[in-house]
Amino acid sequence: MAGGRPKGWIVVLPLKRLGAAKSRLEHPGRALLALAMATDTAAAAAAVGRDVVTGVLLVTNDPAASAAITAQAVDGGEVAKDGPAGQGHGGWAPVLAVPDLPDRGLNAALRHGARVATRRWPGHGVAAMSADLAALRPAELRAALLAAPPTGRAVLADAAGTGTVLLCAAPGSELLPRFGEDSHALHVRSGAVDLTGGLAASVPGLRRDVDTVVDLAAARLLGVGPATSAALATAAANAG
Ligand SMILES: Nc1nc2c(ncn2[C@@H]2O[C@H](COP(=O)(O)OP(=O)(O)OP(=O)(O)O)[C@@H](O)[C@H]2O)c(=O)[nH]1
Ligand SMILES: C=C(OP(=O)(O)O)C(=O)O
Repeated sequence: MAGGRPKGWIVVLPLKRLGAAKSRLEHPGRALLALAMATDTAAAAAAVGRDVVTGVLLVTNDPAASAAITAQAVDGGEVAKDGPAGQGHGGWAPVLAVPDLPDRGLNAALRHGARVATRRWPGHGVAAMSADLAALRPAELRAALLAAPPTGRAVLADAAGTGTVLLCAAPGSELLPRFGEDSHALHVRSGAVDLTGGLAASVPGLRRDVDTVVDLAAARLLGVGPATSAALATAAANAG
């Protein structure tokens, strides 16, 4: 496919089976929180505005999570309703889900998601994003996608500066995901333009992925979305 400025972006969100997800998160509500954070991430991405985000594609082999997240997004979550960017920019994008194929880990899931997105939405860019961004605001993702170059790949580092929260591929470029240890450096070394310096302080929720309880506390300080907030309240009530 020819390159060029994307018609819009498809945000690809990978989500592990909830039973195995967030293994580093030492919290009694771990599985519930993994679902809730993915729900808030999907809702925030869907609320960016359809002039920038055309669709959100969840890649998961967890049927319950898939059903819950796509249903929530259809109704329009509280983040979507309250988000500053969704209104006036063409409304919310649809959230769809596909199975995780070939079920061989995160990078394989992302390559599959990118292929599905490119087939379904020709001429669109693909933006792979972590599904644990509990404090993501639609305006942050909007700013990052508008900052991505019209050709080639771009990357945004996580809050620690070593991992990746967002990897974009404009039309005509392959995503080439290398998530895992030191993924930010690997993405830069493989040619992705680094968006981190230009955006750093302006997108704290986008850079705050939640793997540990320390990350969760940092996300809470920024302000988590409604699903995560409800999951935390449920976990607290169950513990009390
Ligand atoms: N579809 C899919 N998503 C994955 C897979 N592995 C990780 N993810 C997702 O990719 C993002 C980053 O994942 P990780 O930090 O590696 O895994 P995690 O479950 O979030 O946390 P840990 O278990 O503590 O590593 C999260 O949105 C995960 O749900 C996979 O094999 N398939
Ligand atoms: C997989 C990654 O992140 P984490 O394991 O920290 O969620 C990454 O940053 O590439």
